[in-house]
Amino acid sequence: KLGMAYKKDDNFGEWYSEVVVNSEMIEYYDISGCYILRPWAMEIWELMKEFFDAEIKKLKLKPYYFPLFVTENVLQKEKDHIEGFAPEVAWVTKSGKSDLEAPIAIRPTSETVMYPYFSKWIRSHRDLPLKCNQWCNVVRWEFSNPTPFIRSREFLWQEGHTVFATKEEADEEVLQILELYRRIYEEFLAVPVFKGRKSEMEKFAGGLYTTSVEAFIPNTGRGIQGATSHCLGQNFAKMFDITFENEKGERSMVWQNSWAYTTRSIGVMVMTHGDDKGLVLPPKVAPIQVIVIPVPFKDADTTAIKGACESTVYTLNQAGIRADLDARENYSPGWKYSQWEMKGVPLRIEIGPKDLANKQVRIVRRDNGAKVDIPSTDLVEQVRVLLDGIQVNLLETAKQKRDACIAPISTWDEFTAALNDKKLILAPWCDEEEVEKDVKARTKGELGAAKTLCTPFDQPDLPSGTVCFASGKPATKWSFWGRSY
Ligand SMILES: O=C(C[C@H]1NCCC[C@H]1O)Cn1cnc2c(c1=O)CCCC2
Ligand SMILES: [Mg+2]
Repeated sequence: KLGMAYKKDDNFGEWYSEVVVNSEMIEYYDISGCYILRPWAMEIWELMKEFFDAEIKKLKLKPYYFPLFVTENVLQKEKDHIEGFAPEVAWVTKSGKSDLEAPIAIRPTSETVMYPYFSKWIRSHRDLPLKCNQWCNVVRWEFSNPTPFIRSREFLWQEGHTVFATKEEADEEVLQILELYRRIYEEFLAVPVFKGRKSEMEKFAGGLYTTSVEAFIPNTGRGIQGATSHCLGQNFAKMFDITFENEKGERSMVWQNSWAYTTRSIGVMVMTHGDDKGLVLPPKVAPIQVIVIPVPFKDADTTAIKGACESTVYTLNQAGIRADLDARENYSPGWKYSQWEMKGVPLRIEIGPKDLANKQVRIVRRDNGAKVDIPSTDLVEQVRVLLDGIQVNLLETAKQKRDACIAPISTWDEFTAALNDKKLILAPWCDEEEVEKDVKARTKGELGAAKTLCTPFDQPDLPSGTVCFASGKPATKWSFWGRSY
């Protein structure tokens, strides 16, 4: 349990599995692709949820809960939305020994569950906008290699489903939610992301356009979709007959959005910040931000030391800092240091006889190992400064590492070289789907094909005459390409 058998840069896959288990986030389960989320993971999920739920309530989202099950004919209602995914849909076919009349699907997402009722509830413009969010689990029976948090057959998410009278309102909300996803990643998980638009081929087939926040894992050279915010246009309104009577008494179809982030975000954070001692938690999402450990010496006054530790924890908790005491008698301080480092706790406070005598505490940072002695009178102020410093340092370090992986290229040969070099490729593209398909075909292999990750909203300058790296046709945009999760 103590210490890591694998190194991040030697065997990333094994290292990752070890970190999520040794830090007590995950317990493996006897069904492939399913994992037990233990408190160290759920508390992180809940800290993010606290922020996100408060923000969407400001946007007037209302909480709903729809059934887990959806009938076959409703699920099939939207052909091209579902047919590409059909193998992933899990079905209930029996109860006890007897077969069900008709198989029932377990929700892989809730558009088809919700929208027949949106149609029923929306009559006039006064019923708009309708703003529905649910926190729940979904099931997708994926076949490619399952990975805790990153790719599992059941995961937790929030799914927002909103309905507007006009496209303008929908377009605006898509970007408001995308900004919240950026904040989740950059301000809480300290993971840098790019905001951008998915290509026609990579977007949600049932929608009009898809925006996303994209992260990147330098160790594997793979992009990873962090969260998505889709404008569905009027496609689902047509399918599910969701219309309203506008002010002029005319019948018109609504405009819709749907958006989600999932427990995958936790895995991205682990991959980004973890090191060879285990997990490294950004303070904003750390269930315990400061662990206080008594360091008793043989003839020292253990009672006084323990008392100092308890009052340190109390003072920090009173200041709203998530501090805890590890006073277990059956473990040495050294063992405790390693265990809390494995769990990624941002700060450790050691209090021994010398600290007691000098009315100080020793604080050790998890991110860079720095040790500093702080007068007990400055405790809260200094802990706050250190926690903020760790949060900033983790994001800055991750941003530098990611930016060092970005490879702007111009030609096919540069593209394939960068791909093999595990780079995040920035390439001028003609924006033709045929070309995207062609690149996929030409880069097929056991590591997976290259694909477009997104077209970043923040576009570098594109000199006129620049040609597409793959087709030689005039390039219209810079897009991020690479292998992905
Ligand atoms: O789920 C979405 C779109 C949308 N669903 C709601 C939240 C936002 C966004 O994820 C796309 N999608 C992905 N994966 C699947 C489906 C699917 O619709 C349906 C069948 C099973 C697999
Ligand atoms: Mg999928």
